[in-house]
Amino acid sequence: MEKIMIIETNGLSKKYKKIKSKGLLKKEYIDYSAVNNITLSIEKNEHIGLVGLNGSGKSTLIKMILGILQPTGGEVKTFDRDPVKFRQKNAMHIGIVFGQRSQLRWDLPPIDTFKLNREIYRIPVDVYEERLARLTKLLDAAEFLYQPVRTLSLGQRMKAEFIAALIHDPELIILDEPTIGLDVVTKNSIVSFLKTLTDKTIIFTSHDLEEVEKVCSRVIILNRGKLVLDKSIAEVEKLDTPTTIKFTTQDDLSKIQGKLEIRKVSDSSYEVADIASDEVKNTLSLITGQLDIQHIEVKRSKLEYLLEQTAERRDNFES
Ligand SMILES: Nc1ncnc2c1ncn2[C@@H]1O[C@H](COP(=O)(O)OP(=O)(O)OP(=O)(O)O)[C@@H](O)[C@H]1O
Repeated sequence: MEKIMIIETNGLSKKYKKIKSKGLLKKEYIDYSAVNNITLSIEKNEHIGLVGLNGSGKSTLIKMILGILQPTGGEVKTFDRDPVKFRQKNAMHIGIVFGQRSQLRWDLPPIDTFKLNREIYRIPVDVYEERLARLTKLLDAAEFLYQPVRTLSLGQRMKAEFIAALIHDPELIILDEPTIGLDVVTKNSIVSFLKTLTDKTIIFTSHDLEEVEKVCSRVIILNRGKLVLDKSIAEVEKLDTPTTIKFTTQDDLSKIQGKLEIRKVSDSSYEVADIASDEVKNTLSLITGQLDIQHIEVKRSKLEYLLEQTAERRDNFES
């Protein structure tokens, strides 16, 4: 089957002018590469996790894909078109949910925003009704669609944001931290919902890496504007990354000192890092067998490890 490209970038870059210092007479500027020479392709139906530390360039990249920002170098095509020139045309096929921003009308119930979107996107009434019913069911949202948005809980509002963003059945869905601040049950229901969208292309940014592993088929890591890792989640899962064990105890550590490399994190809280996968079991039994443990945590998110590793490689940085 022929591959359909939804997004293609080639050497895509965005430089901002940043104020370096304010001299007596004039400001001094330096060029700062928020996105630096990124080449990638995203195919139809891929679920991409776009990951990176704060300020690594995720939002800048998304804004160029949406045509909100003009690149300063390289090129980007969204639906095989220049996204700046064809911003309005592309918008008909894109749905966006920002965790930190709302597209719902604050004083009105969500249903009124959905109806407004029905008009904007010229959705036939029967098609609209069918989609609304399906999304409402999938997101378990029936009980609050007629309540003013300002009275909704955060979780209810986010579910309504999803319906508003998807009512025109977009091909490309951009999700920028859509689960920020949500409780674990609401998060899980949104994650399950996203997993049902197998016929959609998704770009999902989140600092919750376990969530990214659950929702996405591929992960892209940015660091200081550069693309430092692009792998399928299946490949990430296969990597043999080390584990960290964190524990809390009031005991004296002398019984296990010398056998393990233990780092004190704070009062009575310790960690053993970089444990190879075939050593995890032994290390755990040594700690739990010799000490009276109050709390123990095995940290093995492979993505978290990769993110830390790529962030430490500062040689990628160019201003
Ligand atoms: N309009 C602007 N002018 C100058 N610098 C900017 C502008 N917008 C963003 N930047 C800088 O570009 C860099 C990348 O910012 P961006 O918002 O793309 O990061 P991000 O990965 O989305 O971060 P976060 O996870 O914190 O949302 C940051 O250093 C930021 O200060």
